[in-house]
Amino acid sequence: ESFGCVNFFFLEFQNRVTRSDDVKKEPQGGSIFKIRTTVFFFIYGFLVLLAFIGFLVWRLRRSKFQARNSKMHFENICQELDGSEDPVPESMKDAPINDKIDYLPYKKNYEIAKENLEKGPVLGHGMFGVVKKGYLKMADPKTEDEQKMKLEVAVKSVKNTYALDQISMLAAELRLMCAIGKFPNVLALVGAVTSELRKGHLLIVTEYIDQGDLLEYVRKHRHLFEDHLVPDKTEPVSYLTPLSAKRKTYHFKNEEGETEKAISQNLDSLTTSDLLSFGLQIANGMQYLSTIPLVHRDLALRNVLLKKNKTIRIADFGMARKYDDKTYYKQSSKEVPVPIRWMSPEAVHNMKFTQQSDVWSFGICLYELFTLGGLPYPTIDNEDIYVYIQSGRRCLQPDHCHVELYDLMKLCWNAKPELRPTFTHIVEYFVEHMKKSAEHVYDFVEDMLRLEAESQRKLDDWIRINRSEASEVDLKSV
Ligand SMILES: Nc1ncnc2c1ncn2[C@@H]1O[C@H](COP(=O)(O)OP(=O)(O)OP(=O)(O)O)[C@@H](O)[C@H]1O
Repeated sequence: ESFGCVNFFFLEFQNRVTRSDDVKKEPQGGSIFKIRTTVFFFIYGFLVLLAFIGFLVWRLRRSKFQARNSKMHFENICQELDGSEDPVPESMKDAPINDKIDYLPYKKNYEIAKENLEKGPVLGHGMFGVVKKGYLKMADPKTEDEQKMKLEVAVKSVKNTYALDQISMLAAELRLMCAIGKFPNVLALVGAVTSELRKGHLLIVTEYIDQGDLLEYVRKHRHLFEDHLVPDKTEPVSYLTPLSAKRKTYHFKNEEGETEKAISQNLDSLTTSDLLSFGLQIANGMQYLSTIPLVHRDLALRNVLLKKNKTIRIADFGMARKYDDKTYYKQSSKEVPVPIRWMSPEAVHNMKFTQQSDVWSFGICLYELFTLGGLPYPTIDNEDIYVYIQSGRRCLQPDHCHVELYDLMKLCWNAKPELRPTFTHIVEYFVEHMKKSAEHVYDFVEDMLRLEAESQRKLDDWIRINRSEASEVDLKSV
C-alpha cells in the first residue's frame, strides 16, 4: 500500500511538472528541468525509503505482538495443565470428565526427561497429530543392564507447532489421559514431555500397540476370514419358525468340523470368534470409561488399536473439544472415514455427546467388525445420512453376523437415547450370548485380559521407577 501511494504521488507530481513546463515554456528550460528532476528523484527516493522503514517497523511490531501473544497463550496452556485451583462445582460433580476438563490437573509425576526419549519412525497420522514410535530409557539406571533397557512407546505430538489451538487440544487430551488411569482395554499413558511447552513442543507418551488400528487389520485380513457360525440344519427354518427359535439356528464350527475352537493367536487368521472377542473387548473398555465417567465421542474401529495377542486398546481421547466446529464433519468424500457415519442423530443435530451417543457409535463399530471393515451406510452420501437415520432406516444386517448381534446393534441405534442399553448392559448381553454360543471365546478373552492387566501393572511399575519423585522417595526411605 505504501509503495502504491508513493507511486501515485510520483505520477501526480510528474504530471504537474510536465503540465507547468508546457505552460511556461522556459527559455533556459534545460537546466531548470534538470534541477527539478534531481529534486523530484530526491524526494521520491526519500519517500520510498520512508515507506520501507515504515514497513519494517510494522513487521517488527507485528511479530513482537504475535510472539507476546503466543507466549501468553503458551503460558496459559502451562497454567491450565495444573488444573483450576477452584474445587469442582457441586453441580458438576457427576458430570463426565470431558466437562470438567478445566479442573483436571496434569500429574507432574508423569513428566519424562526429553533426553530419555528417543524418537523412531512415524506410526500414523491423524487430522492434526502425528504419532511416532519411541524408546524410553530408564531415568536413573543403576546397573549396566538397566542402562540398556528401553521401553517401546508411542509418542504423539501436533503436526504444526505454531497452531496454538491444536497444542491446547493435545494438552487437554493429556489431562484426560491422566484422569483415565489404567485398564486392559484402554490405551495407557506412560508420561509426557511438557518442559518445552513454551516453545510449542508437547509430547504425549503412551504404551506402544504393535499391530496398529483394528479397522486396517480387519480390512487387510478379510480375504482370510473363516465364518465359524454355521446354521444348524437340525432346526426347522421356515416362515412359521418363531424368531426365538431362529436365533438358536447357529453354532460354532471350524473347518475340521470341531464345534469348539479357541481364538488362534496367529495374526494371519480372522474368524467369527475373533470378531466376537473384539466386540466384547471394546464393550469392556467402554464400560470402564463410562464408570469414570468419560464420553469418548469418536468411538470407531480406526481408533481401536490391536496387539499381537489379539487384545485391543481403545485410543484417541483427543475428541474432548475437537469437534466444537460443525463444519469439521461435513466432508463430502466417501473415502475419508468422517465421524458423521459414527454419530448418533442427536450428536449430529446439536453436538450433544453423551454416553448414549457413545453407545450408538459402539453399534456402528460392531457393524464395521461384522462387515470386515465395511463403511457404514455405503450407498448414502455424508450429507444425506442424517435424513436417512431420521427416517428410521439403519445399517443393514451384515453377512457374518447372527440375529442376536444384529438385535444388539439395533438396540444401540434406538432413536431415543434413553432407550439405548448402557455399556454395562451391553457387556452383560455379550457375556450371556457368548456363554451360550461361544463359551470358549469368552474364556479365552477372560484369560487374555487377566494377562493384560498384569502387563499394565508391570508398565505402572516401570513408570513409577522412572518418576524422579519416586526415586527421591526411595532414596530417603533407604
Ligand atoms: N499407542 C500407539 N501404538 C501404536 N500405534 C499408534 C498408537 N497411537 C496411535 N497409533 C497410530 O497412529 C495413528 C493416528 O493416531 P491417533 O488417531 O491417535 O492420532 P490423532 O492425531 O489423534 O488422530 P485424530 O485426528 O483422528 O484424532 C493410529 O491410527 C495408529 O495407527
